[in-house]
Amino acid sequence: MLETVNLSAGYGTLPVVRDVDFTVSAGEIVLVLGPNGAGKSTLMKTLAGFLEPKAGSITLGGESLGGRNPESIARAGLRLVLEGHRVFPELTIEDNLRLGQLALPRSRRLPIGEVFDRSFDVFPILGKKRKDMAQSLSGGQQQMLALVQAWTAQPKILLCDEPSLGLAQSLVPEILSFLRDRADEGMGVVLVEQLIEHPLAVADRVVMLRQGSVLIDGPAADFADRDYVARLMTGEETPGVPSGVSGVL
Ligand SMILES: Nc1ncnc2c1ncn2[C@@H]1O[C@H](COP(=O)(O)OP(=O)(O)OP(=O)(O)O)[C@@H](O)[C@H]1O
Repeated sequence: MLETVNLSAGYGTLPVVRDVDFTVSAGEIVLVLGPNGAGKSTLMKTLAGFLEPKAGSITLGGESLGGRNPESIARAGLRLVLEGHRVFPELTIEDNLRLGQLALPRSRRLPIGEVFDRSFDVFPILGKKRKDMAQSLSGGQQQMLALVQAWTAQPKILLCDEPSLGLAQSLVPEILSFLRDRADEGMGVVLVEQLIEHPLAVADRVVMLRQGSVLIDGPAADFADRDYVARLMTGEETPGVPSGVSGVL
């Protein structure tokens, strides 16, 4: 559904993402891993239109997204939820959810009662605090609000850049199982994470970036050996080369 071919992007003249072929299908969670500075966030920002591609194509359901602005890309069905939970702190939880709908064309908006029902059903704590300012929520609860605000805009693809960053560990499984449920309903989900353990358990596929390029792209089940994953991340291991074999033959 979402596809990039030979995508390159970066800041100024410096390419940070290089020749990336990346796909996400409906109903799939793709976990994007990679060491610090590998280009994960740059890839997400490029997909969502906050950075213009330098080369290559991005399509969603065959429709070209490359070079379009973030609003236009969001309307086409791709939403990015950035780490650091982008909610409006001085608005109530209900008003934050209302605003999420106002960004949509009238024909695509859900009745606000339905938005509340869906949101408070998945994260009941938001329902208990529905009349409170978003700033009264904990970081994890604000992340929940940002996620349901994006979800109730009914995107085809949801990009989540480190949704568990800085959250209480107890909230991480709840947020990841929310994403798994959305994928099971047919949404495509891209998850960028530093933590491996919990995200690997919900992911279908893993794409690992190193120095802006795809190092490995495979089923999540292939990444069950956490030590292997850690060695791939640090560059101690190269995919397809048994450990202990190195150098030019
Ligand atoms: N706004 C910017 N201007 C210039 N260079 C940037 C900018 N943002 C990131 N970079 C550089 O681009 C490279 C990739 O950064 P990016 O944030 O995409 O990596 P990442 O894989 O998401 O890393 P992390 O896991 O640390 O978030 C890094 O070398 C970084 O310094």
